[in-house]
Amino acid sequence: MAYLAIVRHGQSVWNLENRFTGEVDVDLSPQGEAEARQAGQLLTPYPVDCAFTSVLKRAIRTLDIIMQQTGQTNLPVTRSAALNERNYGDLQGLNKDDVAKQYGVKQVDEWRRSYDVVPPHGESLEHTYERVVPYYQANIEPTLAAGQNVLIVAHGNSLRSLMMYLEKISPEDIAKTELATGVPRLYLFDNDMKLEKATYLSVSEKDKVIGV
Ligand SMILES: O=C(O)[C@H](O)COP(=O)(O)O
Repeated sequence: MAYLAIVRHGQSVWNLENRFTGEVDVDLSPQGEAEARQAGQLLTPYPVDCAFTSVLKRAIRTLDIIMQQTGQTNLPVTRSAALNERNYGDLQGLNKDDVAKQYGVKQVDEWRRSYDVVPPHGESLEHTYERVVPYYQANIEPTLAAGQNVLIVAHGNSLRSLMMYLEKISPEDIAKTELATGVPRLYLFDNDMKLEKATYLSVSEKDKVIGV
């Protein structure tokens, strides 16, 4: 039995400015730092044996803040570009509302949320899945299968693709699945790596340790 916690980085400065970010290495906003501290509080009842993150500073800093908050400052951490945010291609840096005005809300929604529509010169969610899930299967699943508890801090779309795999979410349903910044989602696996439970940790549940 083991658990996996996944956390999308706290709000970044470009989340705040409503700009497509993707692979651009922007930092956390002050609110993002506060969200990371809160994630750390929520995760304190769930100590882990190791952590994984992307090579982008908004995820690395979120993980650092979580580790300070939980007191697990010596945790072994593995950084991999496989966990990076999807490449948003030509959309990176542009304001999401401006792009919607230019190309239409439907087109922008397809670029952002569909499984297989590819943003210009970027990665679809399917492309993102094709790098995130093999990395997870090779490096994280065996760790969980060995009974170690794991934390992953990554990005909206790299984690949505992982959620598809873990929760068997269909390409249709993933289009309706959002992951908020800084809100941990906890997965509990049995000894055969069968998923027993998936739950968000929220402030109202902060004092309630979820049967692990
Ligand atoms: O890269 C980005 O712009 C964000 O991290 C995720 O954006 P999205 O919600 O538009 O996919």
